[in-house]
Amino acid sequence: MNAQIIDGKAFAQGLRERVAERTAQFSERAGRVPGLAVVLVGEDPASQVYVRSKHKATVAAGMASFEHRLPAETAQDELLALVASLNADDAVDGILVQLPLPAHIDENAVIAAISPDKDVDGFHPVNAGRLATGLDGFVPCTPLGCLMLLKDRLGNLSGLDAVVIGRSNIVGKPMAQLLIRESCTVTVAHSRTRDLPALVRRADIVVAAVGLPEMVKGDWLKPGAAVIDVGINRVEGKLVGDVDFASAAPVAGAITPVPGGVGPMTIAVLLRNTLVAAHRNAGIAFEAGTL
Ligand SMILES: Nc1nc2c(c(=O)[nH]1)N[C@@H](CN(C=O)c1ccc(C(=O)N[C@@H](CCC(=O)O)C(=O)O)cc1)CN2
Ligand SMILES: [Mg+2]
Repeated sequence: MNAQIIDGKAFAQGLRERVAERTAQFSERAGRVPGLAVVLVGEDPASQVYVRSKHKATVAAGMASFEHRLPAETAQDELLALVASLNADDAVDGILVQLPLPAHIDENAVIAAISPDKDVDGFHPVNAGRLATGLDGFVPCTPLGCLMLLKDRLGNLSGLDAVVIGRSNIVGKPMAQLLIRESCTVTVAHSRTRDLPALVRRADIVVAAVGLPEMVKGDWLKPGAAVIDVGINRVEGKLVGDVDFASAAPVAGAITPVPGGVGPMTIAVLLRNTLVAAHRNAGIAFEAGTL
């Protein structure tokens, strides 16, 4: 057996095109374009690349992009003041503060300062609570992108055994919530989990989001499992995931590559969430349809 490769890059491109079509319809009806504000503090090289990509993708989708670049030594209060002004700006539907932030800034305080109704990252505790309790809210982009890829490949996920490796607020926990919502039986594993290979071997779906290069090995997998690799690790100048692709691909039924798997979905879903925010702020019903 050799796994089908899940082409996240192609899926993300399709999603971006569908968002662009729906953005044009929204703008016609609302008399204004959706707006996304992205805040970058400092000069982290990877973050600079992601913020530039977000700007280009936002403009390409027909939305307004408001980019705010602040020096690394920016005081937390200054950042909070910028967030407050974006909360009050009617041209801004979505606000995203690029993570990680410099060490002197309390990430949780900044996330909590973003209006939950502009929190297109879905990181605000109100949106985390909405997801956990089945209410409408913003869902973090990376796990929602993973779910879209899984549903596209597997269809109905009901009853499947899923293991999520990693318990971060940004990926692991929301991923687990989304899979529960799809009626999967979900186990969240982490650094203290005993006998991880035995746990993974039972899973129909494996989502690896631990940040440890090539940790998940092929002989841990149930033959035919769907494997979603969220890891982006730079090793000797090369990008690798949290899954050892070479040993996993012959065992898995489907697998995302790194790069070109989950990564591109993050920005495509961000545009989708921004379009949803614009509808809500304009009081126009959002029909999910193919989004
Ligand atoms: N506020 C946020 N901060 C961060 C998020 C986020 O969703 N919101 N996610 C990541 C970074 N990120 C977007 O911000 C992101 C990561 C990776 C990719 C991507 O397309 N990856 C490519 C490889 C790119 C490369 O060569 O480095 C891939 O996997 O194919 C897009 C966006 C942390 N911060
Ligand atoms: Mg900090």
